[in-house]
Amino acid sequence: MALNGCSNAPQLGFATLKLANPHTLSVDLRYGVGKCCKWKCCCMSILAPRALTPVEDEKPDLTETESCGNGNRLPVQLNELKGLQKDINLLPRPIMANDFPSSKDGSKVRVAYQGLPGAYSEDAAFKAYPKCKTVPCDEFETTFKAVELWLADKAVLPIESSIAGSIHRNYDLLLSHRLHIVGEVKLKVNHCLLGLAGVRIEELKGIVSHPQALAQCEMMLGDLGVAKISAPDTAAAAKAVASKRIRDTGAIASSRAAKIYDLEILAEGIQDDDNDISRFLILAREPIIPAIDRPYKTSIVFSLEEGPGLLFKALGAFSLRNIDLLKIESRPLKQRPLMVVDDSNKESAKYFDYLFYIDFEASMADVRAQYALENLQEYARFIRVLGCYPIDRI
Ligand SMILES: O=C(O)C(=O)C[C@]1(C(=O)O)C=C[C@@H](O)C=C1
Repeated sequence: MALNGCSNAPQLGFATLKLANPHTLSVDLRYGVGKCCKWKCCCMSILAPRALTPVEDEKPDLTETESCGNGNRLPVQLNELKGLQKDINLLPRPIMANDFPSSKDGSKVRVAYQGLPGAYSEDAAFKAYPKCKTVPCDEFETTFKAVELWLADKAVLPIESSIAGSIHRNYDLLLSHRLHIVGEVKLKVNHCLLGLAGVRIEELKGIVSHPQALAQCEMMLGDLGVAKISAPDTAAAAKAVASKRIRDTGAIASSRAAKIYDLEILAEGIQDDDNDISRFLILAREPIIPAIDRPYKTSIVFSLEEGPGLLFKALGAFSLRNIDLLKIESRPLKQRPLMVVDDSNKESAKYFDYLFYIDFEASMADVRAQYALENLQEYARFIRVLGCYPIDRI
């Protein structure tokens, strides 16, 4: 990517393409966000995400790549220690040219997701990259780290459900890490009630699943009057029922999880709404170069200066250019609560500044989007473009 014009760009990790002529770039080092003086002159600018909190430099971890790639880095053998004959076949094999992710069919792409095999996030990974190698992770944050440390090439992150709403934790993680959104996947969720073979629904006293899945099946859970038990993901719930052989507990998970963990499907399509769609984001170390060949979406996050009607004016930047806003989400800007002391000298956070996350329907290659961000900049304390990517129409 050609860095041109904005002199502060390299150390801030800006990805700025083809600036028409030299511009000044004002930079907020705390947030790693720059403001170019002339957005409208830029053919295209993408502000690369930088963390609010410092993150370590991206460096390929060759030891890890090597051990992952080979899969045969074995512990030191006893006979080696004793100086006996070595098995030369156990030495690491060199990394081969075709070990690297292939852009042709995606068969070598490693996609990190939170959960165990059979989780919906893994379904989303397969929808985006049908031949990928999925990499299960214990937590959402681990999926970010797996990509940052080159243990995976992409991460798949659930961000919202059409029934249960946004997953706030993941909005926060988008900001505290530096990955770029390079795609989205909308997945139709079809929850199943799973149990051990031969168990009847009436025997169930509890149902275990991911909190989002429990929230999506509230009506059925209310009808059954069972206890809700939360699990880290739907596949972990299925695994717990299967491995602990618990007869009076069912799991809410997918039919794929039923197959993987050898459970019986006691009921299918148990979500409150037939049209239960979960939206996932695909994250990568590098942004994709936006185009206008198909419908694109841009995700940004910003905070506003203080003053009346500023949110109204900020949103006006998009409506003035006929840009459709697809989603708005606000999160407290945790570093800046206004502390107020009460009569007993107790300090408490009274007012908060907010971060606004907005998805709008336009590509950053579209001048309307560039003008809108230039306009928004007048009211914003900081802006970060989280990614610009093709819209998944399902
Ligand atoms: O638990 C899983 O299987 C997940 O992939 C997570 C998740 C979520 O966090 O929203 C994804 C989709 C379903 O709606 C329920 C749970």
